[in-house]
Amino acid sequence: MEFADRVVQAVRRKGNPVVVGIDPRPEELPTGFLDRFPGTRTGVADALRTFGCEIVDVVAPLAPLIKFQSAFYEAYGPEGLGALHATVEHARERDVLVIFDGKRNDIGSTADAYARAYLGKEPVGGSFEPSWHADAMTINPYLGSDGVDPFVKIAAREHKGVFVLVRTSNASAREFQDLVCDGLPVYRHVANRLKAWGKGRDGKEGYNLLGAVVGATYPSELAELREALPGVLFLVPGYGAQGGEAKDIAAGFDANGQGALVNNSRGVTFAYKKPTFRDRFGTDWQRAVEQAVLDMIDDLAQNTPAGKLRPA
Ligand SMILES: O=C(O)c1cc(=O)[nH]c(=O)n1[C@@H]1O[C@H](COP(=O)(O)O)[C@@H](O)[C@H]1O
Repeated sequence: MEFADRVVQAVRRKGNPVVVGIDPRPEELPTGFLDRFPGTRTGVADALRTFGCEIVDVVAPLAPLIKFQSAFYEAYGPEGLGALHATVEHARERDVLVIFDGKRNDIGSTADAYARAYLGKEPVGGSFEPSWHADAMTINPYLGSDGVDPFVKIAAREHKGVFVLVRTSNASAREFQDLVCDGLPVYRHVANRLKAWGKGRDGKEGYNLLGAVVGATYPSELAELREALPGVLFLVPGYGAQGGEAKDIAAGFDANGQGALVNNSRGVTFAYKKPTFRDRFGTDWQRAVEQAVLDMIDDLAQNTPAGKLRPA
C-alpha cells in the first residue's frame, strides 16, 4: 500500500494524528537509568536503545507514527547508529509507521545514495536488501530539483514517503525562508515546487507521497500553506517544548481532521520531568510518557479538526 494511504488509514484507525518524536538525550534520561549500563560508548548506546524500545512499547498502541531524530544517535558514533537501527527494527514489529528524521540531501547522485540508503535497497551478494526500514524520511530542498527527484523516485518505487522542509519551526526560519523573490517568499516557492515534484504521486486516499514539514510555531504560514497545498501531508513539529499549541495547529488540518501529523518529542520522551507528572507517577516514567500522549490526543481532539477522527 502507498505510504500516504498507510498514514491516513493509521490516523483513522488510531483516531489521532500524533507523531511521537524519539530524540533521546543521555543526560535527560530518568534518574538512575544510565547507571544500569557500563560507562562506555557501547553502554550509553545500549541505554538509548533500551529507553527508545521502552518508549516504542508504550506509544505504539496509541500513536500512528514515530519519528526518530538521527542526531541524538549519531552523537554516539557507530554504536549510536546501531542503537537507532535496533530501535527502528523494534518499532517495525509494532503497529506504527516510522519516520527517519535526518534532513538529508546533496547533489543528485549523492541524493540518490541517501534515498537508496534510507528508503530503498542495496545490492548484497546476489540480491537487494534494505539497510534501514523507515517508512519515510525528512529532506532539505536547498539543492533544488535534482536533489529532490531521487527521493521521490525511490519513495514511489518502494511505497515510502518523503517530507520536505518548507517552513521550519525554529526562530531563524525567517532568515532565508521569508526572503521575497519573484513576488513570493522562498518558502512559497518551495511549496510550489513541491506540487510539481509530487505530481502524479497521489495515493487512493487523496494524499501525495511527498509531504511538507511546516512548524507549529508559525500559525499564519501554516494556514496559508494548507490552502496552497491540498492533498499534501504536513509533518508539524514545534508542539510542546517549542511553544506551539493546538489552536496554532488547527488550520493545518483538512476539514476531515486529516492532513496534519503533529510531532512532540521532548514533551513525550521526557514527560517524567513535568512537575504534575512527577507528583502523580513518581519514578514510573513510562506512565508519564503514556499520559503525555493521551493528553496530547485529547488536546488536539478538543482544539483542532482532529476531533473528527474520534469514534462517535
Ligand atoms: O523535521 C523535523 O522534524 C523538524 C523540523 C522543524 O522545522 N522543526 C523541528 O523541531 N523538527 C524536529 O522535530 C523535533 C522537535 O522536538 P521537540 O521540540 O522536542 O518536540 C526535533 O527532532 C526537531 O529536529
